[in-house]
Amino acid sequence: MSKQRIIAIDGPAASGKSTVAREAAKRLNCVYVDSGAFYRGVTWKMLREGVNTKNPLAVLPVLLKSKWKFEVRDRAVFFSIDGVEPGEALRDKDVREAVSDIAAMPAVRKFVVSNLRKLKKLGSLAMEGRDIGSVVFPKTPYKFYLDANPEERAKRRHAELIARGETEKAQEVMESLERRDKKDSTRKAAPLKIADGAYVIDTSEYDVEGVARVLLGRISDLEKPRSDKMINPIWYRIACKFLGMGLKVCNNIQAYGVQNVPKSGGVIIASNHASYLDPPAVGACSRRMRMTHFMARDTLFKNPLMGAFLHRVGVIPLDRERGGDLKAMKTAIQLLKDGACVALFPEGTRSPDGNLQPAKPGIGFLVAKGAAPVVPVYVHGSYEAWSKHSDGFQRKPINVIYGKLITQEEIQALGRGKAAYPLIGDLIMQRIAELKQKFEAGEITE
Ligand SMILES: Nc1ncnc2c1ncn2[C@@H]1O[C@H](COP(=O)(O)OP(=O)(O)O)[C@@H](O)[C@H]1O
Ligand SMILES: Nc1ccn([C@@H]2O[C@H](COP(=O)(O)OP(=O)(O)O)[C@@H](O)[C@H]2O)c(=O)n1
Repeated sequence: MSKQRIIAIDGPAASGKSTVAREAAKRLNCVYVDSGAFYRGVTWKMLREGVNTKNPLAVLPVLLKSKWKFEVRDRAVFFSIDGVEPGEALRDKDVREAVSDIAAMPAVRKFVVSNLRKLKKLGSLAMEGRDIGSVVFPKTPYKFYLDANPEERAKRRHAELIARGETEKAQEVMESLERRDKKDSTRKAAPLKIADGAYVIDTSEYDVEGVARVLLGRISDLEKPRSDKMINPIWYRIACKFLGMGLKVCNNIQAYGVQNVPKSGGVIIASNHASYLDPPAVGACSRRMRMTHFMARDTLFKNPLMGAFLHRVGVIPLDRERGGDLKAMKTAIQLLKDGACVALFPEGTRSPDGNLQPAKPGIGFLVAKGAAPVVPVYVHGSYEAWSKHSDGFQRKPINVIYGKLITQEEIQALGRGKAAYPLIGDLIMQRIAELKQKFEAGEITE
């Protein structure tokens, strides 16, 4: 039997979720689950019973009394409520207009999420909705977030409604989608968001086949042997132990907030850089949570012994002469997509005076394309211990402070494409500066 896959596809209305989820189900032999249909089902039932769909106290008793039966036909889940299958009525206008209010009710969500999770017993699933990757199956590695610009989505939904014989105007459809998107992404309970680790696909750029190809390609990439294997764990452990002990004895190194580094999934650790001691300091402290790939200038690999060591501990060689080294960037992006942890120094090179420098433009590109959250880190004291201009190593204390995760959602809120890259770099440096300020004010104690 092939392994069980739970493919989670989220996104706003008419972004193409059901189309691609059906396609994935067909090609990968999964059961297709339209979770929106469950919320529509609850709404349909309430409208049938004449229940006020804005009043949770009226909805809950009717929902709890209703009997739901599930069955799989043509590789998709269907349900009946109290013996009636709602079918196409789920797409009716009254249901469409009321569903976001119903879906915002925590008790309804609890009911639906619990039923969705039970479907795991059916085997592999391609499930689409708003919170599949963030709430229903947060542990699945196969998370996708589909999006498309609002005009394109409204155009698609309008064409669909016209084909069903409805008479809504394009403008009305657009407004209805906007209303629903707003409710779905601002509600308190499980709002629509990009789940951490989700792979974002802008479907306005592709036809259906194109989206399916990207999605299936991503699944197949995830199933390739992990590039994490670039790290030899024994070498890594020995190097961290050795360097960590050295830093403890000589610099009394202390770490704060290391638990902010998630134990799994693609993540970037972004630290300030003032000394050669920063990579070993960050590597040794982060080791408690996970192994980390650093990026280092390729000239360090020239010495064969050093080169062999750096390769074994998973360091990515970076050609600093060539502005943005695309090969190194691609390696780092692939590692992030494979769920690895990549550490980098947004300032590019060591600070000449110990002060924070602006981020290099490449960092924004890497963060945007790697689609991973970022842990900001402030290393304090490494400049005093071994700066660019000092004669050598000093036994000064070093502290490594890990800040709260900058989520993909915050990053996406800065916009898309090239214009967002410098903003991403600025945001990261701002978070590092806040950590510096808090640490220096004595506000960070554990
Ligand atoms: N990539 C695409 N290009 C063009 N039309 C698409 C694409 N993906 C989906 N559609 C069409 O857009 C409409 C909405 O797609 P659907 O999969 O139902 O969206 P969702 O499930 O996100 O609401 C459907 O009529 C579908 O055929
Ligand atoms: N996992 C989900 C799926 C849908 N929903 C809600 O159900 C509504 C209908 O979902 P749907 O997937 O059928 O809608 P479309 O994207 O097909 O227009 C959404 O607007 C959400 O309010 C949700 O809250 N969580």
